[in-house]
Amino acid sequence: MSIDDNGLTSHREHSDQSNVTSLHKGASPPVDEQNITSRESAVVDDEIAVRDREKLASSREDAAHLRENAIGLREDAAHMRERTALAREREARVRESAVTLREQEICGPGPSSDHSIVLRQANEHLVIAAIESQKLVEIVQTAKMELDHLAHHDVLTDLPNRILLLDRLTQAIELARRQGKQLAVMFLDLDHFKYINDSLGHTVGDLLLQSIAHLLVACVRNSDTVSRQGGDEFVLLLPSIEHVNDAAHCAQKIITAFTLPHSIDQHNLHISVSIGVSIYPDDGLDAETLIKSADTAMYHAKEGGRENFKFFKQEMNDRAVQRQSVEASLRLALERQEFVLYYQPKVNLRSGAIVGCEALIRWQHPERGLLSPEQFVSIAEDCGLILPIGRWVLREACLQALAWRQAGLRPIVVAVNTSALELRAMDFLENIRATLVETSMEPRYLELELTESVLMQDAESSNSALLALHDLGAKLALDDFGTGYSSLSYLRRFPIDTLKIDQSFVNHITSNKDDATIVCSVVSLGKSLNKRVIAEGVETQEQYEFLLAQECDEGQGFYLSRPVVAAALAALLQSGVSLPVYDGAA
Ligand SMILES: Nc1nc2c(ncn2[C@@H]2O[C@@H]3COP(=O)(O)O[C@H]4[C@@H](O)[C@H](n5cnc6c(=O)[nH]c(N)nc65)O[C@@H]4COP(=O)(O)O[C@H]3[C@H]2O)c(=O)[nH]1
Repeated sequence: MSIDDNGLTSHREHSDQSNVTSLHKGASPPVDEQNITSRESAVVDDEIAVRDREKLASSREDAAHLRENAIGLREDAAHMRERTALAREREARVRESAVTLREQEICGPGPSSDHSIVLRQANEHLVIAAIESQKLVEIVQTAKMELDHLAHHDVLTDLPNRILLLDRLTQAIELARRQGKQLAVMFLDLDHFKYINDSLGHTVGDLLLQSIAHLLVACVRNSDTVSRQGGDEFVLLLPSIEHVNDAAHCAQKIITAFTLPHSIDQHNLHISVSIGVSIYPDDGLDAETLIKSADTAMYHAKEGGRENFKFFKQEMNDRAVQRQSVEASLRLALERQEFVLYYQPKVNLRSGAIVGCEALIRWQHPERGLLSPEQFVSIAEDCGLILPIGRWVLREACLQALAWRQAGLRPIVVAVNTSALELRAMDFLENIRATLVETSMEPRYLELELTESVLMQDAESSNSALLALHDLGAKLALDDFGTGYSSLSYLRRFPIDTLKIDQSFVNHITSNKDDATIVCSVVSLGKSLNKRVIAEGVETQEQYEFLLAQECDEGQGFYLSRPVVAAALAALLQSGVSLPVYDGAA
């Protein structure tokens, strides 16, 4: 069986039959032989016939199989044609929908198309995203500008800050250098601003700073720069001045403008300013140096009584260098035991008896001789050395009081000066307690002298420390009374025993009516508040008599006795003299 080109089955039946036919058509054999042969041949023929029939039967079976296979194949072919047709149909449909989609893409979406909805939504998202990103860019740009502004301006006053000032000053210096001109830098520091912050609170302090910022801007030209350095410090740049007098004129204008009160939160606040001025190129060739020079000059303006201005001078720097060398040797002075205490008697004006003394430090400098506290105390305060020095003073004074007592002298009150840093020190109270115990000193014989500014520097914590001291039995004197910011409120607030009238009032009580009135008022205030009043700086008999007439309790001053060494005070106590007399002066 074979499969024709059309794939259909053909039968070999005919060719097998033709093979059988050709055997019957061979040459004929003899008769006997023919009989035998014809029997044999009949047997052979029978065998052949049997085999042919078998072949035929097998061929018919094959043919039947072939027909079955052919039918199966035809069925397979039909299925294949069916599947192909289906596939072609699907392909056509896909092509059709693709064409429709393309057409819809071109002609616009039809309302029912999912794809077009998705496409439209995607487009909408794209548009929204584009708008959002534009908005974001704008927000980022605004934030960048704000950040830039913040980086260059003071948050409270919105004035240029130090960074912007340095930038402008550097540019101004470059311009002045090229044009051969001068420029001025002014360093401004508000006088006693801290008192306002401490007494009226930081909100009022902030409002005052804002008001001052406006005032300063109004005082200068648009081309000038007013910057805030932080705290109560402002720096002004006058980028082009014809003459240093222009800077002096501007500084004076500012000081005058400050005499008007600032109306803040129902308060009329008066505040003054100290100004230091430096000039390019004389006082510095770069921004940092010019600001530093103006700052140094400002310190000198403060030292010169505040509310004024000073131009920078080279000697000011020399003094700064000297200050540094004092600081370096101060550190060694304690170990080398170079400090010494002098004692100035406090005298009962009526009896002339020494009732107490004030311990006053001196520095026996190996090269410079005996130095007064004014030459080193403020430096010691600035660098923190006042803490160990103050501890030494307290212990030395208490030990001296013990020595006097052990020498059989009657006990007197010993006063020591206390600076702000000492009062704020964590171990302040503990140190006093320990020293009193160590030196067997009764607390009532110890008096601490504090100025108003010391009290104000941290009024709350100061008060609790002072109350504890008061409970202990120690005394408290308010030094330089009348020179501070607002003395009267302290009298209620702090446990003060003694008022010390500042020597600046005592100096002129016999020649200046106002000073005399102030002294009289303080004496009577002390009496009505049941506080001891002591006048310091009593230098003349007239002053002494005036104070006596006013019934001032005590006096201290050169007329009564200069500060003297311990042995000299012991001698005074021993002799029981009534002052005024003095001996062994320092
Ligand atoms: N012109 C004149 N002056 C008189 C007269 N009577 C006394 N004085 C001076 O006036 C100052 C009084 O001391 P203070 O007001 O506490 O002023 C003191 C005090 O504030 C400070 N100080 C002195 N010793 C110490 C100390 O141990 N610790 C601290 N923290 N400060 C001290 O140094 C300041 C100056 O002390 P000193 O130079 O000893 O100057 C003393 C004294 O010598 C007088 O009749 N006329």
